[in-house]
Amino acid sequence: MSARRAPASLVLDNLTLVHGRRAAVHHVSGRFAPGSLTAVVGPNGAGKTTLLRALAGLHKPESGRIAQEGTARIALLPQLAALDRAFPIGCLDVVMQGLWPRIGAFRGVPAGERDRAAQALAAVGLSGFETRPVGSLSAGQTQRLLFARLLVQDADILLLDEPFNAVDARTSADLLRLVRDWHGEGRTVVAVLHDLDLVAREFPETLLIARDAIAWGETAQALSAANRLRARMMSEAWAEEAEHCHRAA
Ligand SMILES: Nc1ncnc2c1ncn2[C@@H]1O[C@H](COP(=O)(O)OP(=O)(O)OP(=O)(O)O)[C@@H](O)[C@H]1O
Repeated sequence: MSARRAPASLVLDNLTLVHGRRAAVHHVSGRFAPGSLTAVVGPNGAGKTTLLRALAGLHKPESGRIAQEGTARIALLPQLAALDRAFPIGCLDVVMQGLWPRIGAFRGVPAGERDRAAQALAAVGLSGFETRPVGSLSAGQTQRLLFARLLVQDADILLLDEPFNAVDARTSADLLRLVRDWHGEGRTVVAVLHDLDLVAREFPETLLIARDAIAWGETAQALSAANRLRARMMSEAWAEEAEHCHRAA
């Protein structure tokens, strides 16, 4: 894939995201800098997936805004469970879905693009899987497949929702190598993660969120014991049924 990168950053300006009347993300401001590699961490229900979907343009802000500096292609790796594995579709066709934003969903796929999709499958260790139905793949193979779909999107900003969830150590290591490559190529990468050791080892920047942003910056500082305690307390302070902008007393 190409090495040139457009400067691609995302700026959050007092961003609030809701489901119904409940705030999932609450008045968050900050910036994912061009070429940055950021982990988004926080307790269950902290708003991480909702934030990623909003960054991908799939969830409209209730208030505040998300601004892009420059024009950038954005691609989202959804959680593994989001893929309909019961749908009868082959692996190469799943990878070619990544071409849809550029060539359209109902057009014939040019031979060169088909080759690129096959190369992406090979790059994630799935050579020979072209016609295999997705329902026949293991969790780790399915995650590799979703990474292949990301590869063909050739995006400037990559949003990864729990990319190493439910995969074994070897698959994690292979996929992590791809993430490092993307970072090395100057792409902007944002990943929702639960493994704090992995975050500390591999991600220079961290956004710690518990509906509110608790900390956003250099990972060791963002994940200090005090900040992690604040995140836990903040998440416990929000009643699940609390309305937009109201915390439990
Ligand atoms: N489609 C939805 N409808 C209603 N509420 C939702 C919906 N999706 C998420 N929520 C609620 O919004 C809040 C944030 O959810 P979100 O999935 O963004 O959290 P998360 O940090 O990704 O959680 P986890 O770590 O458990 O995956 C939670 O209280 C959740 O119950």
